[in-house]
Amino acid sequence: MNPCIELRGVRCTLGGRTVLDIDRLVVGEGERVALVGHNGAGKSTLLRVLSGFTRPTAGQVSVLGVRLDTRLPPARLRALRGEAGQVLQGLHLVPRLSALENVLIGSLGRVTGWRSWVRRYPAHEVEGARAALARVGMLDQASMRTDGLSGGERQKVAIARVLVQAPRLILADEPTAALDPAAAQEICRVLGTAAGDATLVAVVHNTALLPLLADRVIGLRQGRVVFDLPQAQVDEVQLAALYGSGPANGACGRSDDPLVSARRSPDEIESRRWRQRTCTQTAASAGHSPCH
Ligand SMILES: Nc1ncnc2c1ncn2[C@@H]1O[C@H](COP(=O)(O)OP(=O)(O)OP(=O)(O)O)[C@@H](O)[C@H]1O
Repeated sequence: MNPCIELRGVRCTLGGRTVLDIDRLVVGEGERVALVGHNGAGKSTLLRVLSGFTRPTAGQVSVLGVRLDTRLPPARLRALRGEAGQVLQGLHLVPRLSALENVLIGSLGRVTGWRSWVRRYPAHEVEGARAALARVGMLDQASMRTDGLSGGERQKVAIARVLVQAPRLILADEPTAALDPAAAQEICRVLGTAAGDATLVAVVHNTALLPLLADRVIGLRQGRVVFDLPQAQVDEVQLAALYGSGPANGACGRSDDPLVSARRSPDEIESRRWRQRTCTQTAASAGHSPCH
C-alpha cells in the first residue's frame, strides 16, 4: 500500500508546550483511520499539521507526496488542499447561501478568472455539485439556505462540498459533534460510503461510532500515540486506559458537552478560538463569512 501520510519525529510546540510528539506514523492510501483521545490530546493539532495549517516545530511530514514541514509556495499548498478535503465541525458553511452554492464552493479551486470572482460556475460543476448532494441524500434541499437546515443536514452538505473536490484524502474533525446519536450514526455511514477510495482520517469522540467509520484506530494521549490498532482490536480496556477515569464508551468527553466545556483549561479554550479563526480565515479567503 502506498503511503498517503508519513510522519517522522514530528513535534509541535505551541505556547511553550509540546502538544504533539509522534516518532513515526504512516497511513496508507485508502485507509480509514480514527483519532481518539481526551480533550487536548492533540487530535486537532495533528489534523492541522496534515492540512498544512500548522507547521511542526521539528520532524518530517509528508502528505500525498508533499513535504509540509518546509515552507511551501502558496500555490502548492492550495493545490494540496484541493486534493485533501476537510470536514470541520459546523463552522464552515455560508449561512445565507443555498446548499448547492455551498457545495459549489468546493469546486472554486478549479474555477478560474472572472467566473471565480462572481461565482458563476460552469454547467458541469453545477451538475457535479448536484450529484454530490444526491450522494449524501440532500438533493431535494439543494436550493435551501444552509441556516435553515438541521445540524445533520448541514454536515451532509459539508461532506458533499468535500466530495466535489474529488479528494484523495479527507480530514474530518469531529464530523458528528453536536449531533444526536441517530444523526451521528447516519453521518458516519454517509461519510464512510461517500469517502469511496479516498484515505480518511477522522477525529472521533464517540467511540461507539468507530466501527462505522474506521478500520484503524489511533489513540493519542498528551500528544503521543499510545495505541495504533485495527478497529476490531480496540476494546474497553484500551479505551478506559486512554481516557483515564473518563467513560470508556459513548460520550468520551464530547467537545459540545457543556460540562466538558466548563472543565476546559484556558489553553484548550484558546485552541478552540484558534480553530474558529482558522475557519473564518478559510471562509474569508473564499470571499464568504463562516457559519457560527
Ligand atoms: N495556538 C495554540 N497555542 C497554544 N496552545 C495550543 C494552540 N493550539 C492548541 N494548543 C494546545 O494544544 C493541545 C492540543 O490541542 P488540540 O486542539 O489538538 O486537542 P484535541 O485533542 O483536538 O482536543 P479536543 O478533543 O478538545 O478538540 C491543547 O492543550 C491546546 O490547548
